[in-house]
Amino acid sequence: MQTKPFRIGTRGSPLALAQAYEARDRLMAAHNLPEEIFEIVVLTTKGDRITDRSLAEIGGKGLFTAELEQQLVAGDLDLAVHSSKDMPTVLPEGLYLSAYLPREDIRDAVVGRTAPKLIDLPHGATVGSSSLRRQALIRRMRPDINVITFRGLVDTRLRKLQEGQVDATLLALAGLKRLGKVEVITDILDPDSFPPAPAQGAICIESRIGDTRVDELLAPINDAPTFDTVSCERAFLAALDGSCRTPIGGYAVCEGDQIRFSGLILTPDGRHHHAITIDGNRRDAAALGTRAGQDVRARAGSSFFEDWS
Ligand SMILES: NCc1[nH]cc(CCC(=O)O)c1CC(=O)O
Repeated sequence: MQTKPFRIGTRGSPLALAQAYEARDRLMAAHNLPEEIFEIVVLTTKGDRITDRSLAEIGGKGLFTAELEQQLVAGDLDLAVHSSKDMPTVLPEGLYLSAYLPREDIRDAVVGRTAPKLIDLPHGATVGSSSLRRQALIRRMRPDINVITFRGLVDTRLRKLQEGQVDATLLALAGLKRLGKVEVITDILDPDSFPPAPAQGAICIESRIGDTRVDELLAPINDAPTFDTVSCERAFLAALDGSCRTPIGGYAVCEGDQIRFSGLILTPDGRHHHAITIDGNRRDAAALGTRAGQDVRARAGSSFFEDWS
């Protein structure tokens, strides 16, 4: 392998940096390469700059990735490290998700101030979350809860909680683990009643199609079960058009050469939903996710995606 430095792009949030360093450390270990071979390049994205409105309002997931992708296409970066769940289902031409690191825990965690569990919060309690999926799932479980938009860095959200702005908030367990903050967690939600976002807990690497030097670099750190489960989940999202405006949850699990996917779409008020569980061969992971999405979409009908907001 050549030893010209690899430029690794990342956002500058503490979580993004932790993920970029994890990817770099795995690359160093897999190839027995020194730190100097990797240069971590930190970019600020539009999604980082605008923190007072929900993602759906300001234009969706691509806001966290556009700057990194422009530099990948231009050749100023060799790879970019992302949270897979923040990745749009359609990538710019010439780029692809070339590797996935071994997945962290996929579940959502509760950080409760006035009660540890969502079911025990006082009547009419306020919960902060800007995720449409989490908002809808909370309302399904507890229609009396007042859900307010709550964006920003993990530390900002925890500070707002401490200040008493909300009774509880929800965060991805994976992010809290990567930041070394698991001690704030008061409950962990069962993925069957509270499905995570597709691709939650998985770090992916985006790079140029046909860049064999980078493909060879990444091959030994790619985790096959994560690649298959996330490909299945992202195909589900894509079949439902991945719009930021529909609450969508779902996760896949591999066992031997088999994969099982469970997915859910719901209305923002949490009152209506359509669910699916589907099994197949891991070879067909993406096709399975597509079929699950098409099935749910057909059962829900087009009005499901428009009528409720
Ligand atoms: N949208 C923000 C985001 N993107 C990825 C994670 C957590 C880490 C992961 O799921 O891999 C988070 C924070 C959160 O949802 O609490």
